[in-house]
Amino acid sequence: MKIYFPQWQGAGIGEGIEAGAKTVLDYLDNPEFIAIPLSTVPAGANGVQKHQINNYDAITEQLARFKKQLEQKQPKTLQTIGGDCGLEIVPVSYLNQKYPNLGVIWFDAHADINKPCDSASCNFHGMPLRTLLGEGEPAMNTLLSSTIEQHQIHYVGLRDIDATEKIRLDAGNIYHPKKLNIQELLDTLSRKRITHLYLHFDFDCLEPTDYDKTYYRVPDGVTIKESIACIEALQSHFTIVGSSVLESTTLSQDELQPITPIINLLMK
Ligand SMILES: NC(=[NH2+])NCCC[C@H](N)C(=O)O
Repeated sequence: MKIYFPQWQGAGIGEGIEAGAKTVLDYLDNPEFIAIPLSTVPAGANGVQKHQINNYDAITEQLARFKKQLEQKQPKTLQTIGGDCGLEIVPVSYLNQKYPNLGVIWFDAHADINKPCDSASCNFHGMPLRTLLGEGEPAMNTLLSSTIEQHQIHYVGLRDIDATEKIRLDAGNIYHPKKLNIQELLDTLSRKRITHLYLHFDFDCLEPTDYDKTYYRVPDGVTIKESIACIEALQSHFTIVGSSVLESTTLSQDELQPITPIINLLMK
């Protein structure tokens, strides 16, 4: 099943995220994408914080809609154009309940493993993995179809980590290498007997001199070439049951050009 969900409220003000999602949708030009309508609850500059999460009501309303759609349709696979990273709690928890021991590959500059009380920004897109572990805001647990275990998480391109996130990463068995080593990643997944994968792709994992039309720009990322090689290696060794492309902000098809090979690999 193909989903278009331009959620931006998880990024606080979320400037450019909804329009950026539309640019990707227009590029793919495929009527199979089903749109999840955004909440009309005021958000961003007029947003309200609850449980130390900005735009809480807007986010939970539309995520519940997304979850219901999956429960009704029971898709075997999911490809999502986002949107901010907070939306991942729905597809990842859904697929994890269908495919136990799902490997989650988190291509991202950020760890997205904050607890609401630890997050300096209070933006939910910095919290999805903590929520998926069942350690987030308890009121959001109804949005989860399952919870994941820490050993299922594998980062690629991670380099901007909050101090409290670092404590959580180091406390457990969470794969977070300083530098991408594709063979080591493949071996790690095989050793854990992981067969099915979810590929989360926030474009801010990329080296900004390769692509910088993203909500955050963090130096020293993975190159476009490296990330293509990594996705191809994962696709050839494992069964990919879900993928996402997130947080690109360009309005222009020309500017999107450098990342279209990644979009093609993950969304076609
Ligand atoms: N999905 C993202 N872009 N996450 C960025 C999170 C940045 C920071 N760690 C925060 O919690 O606010």
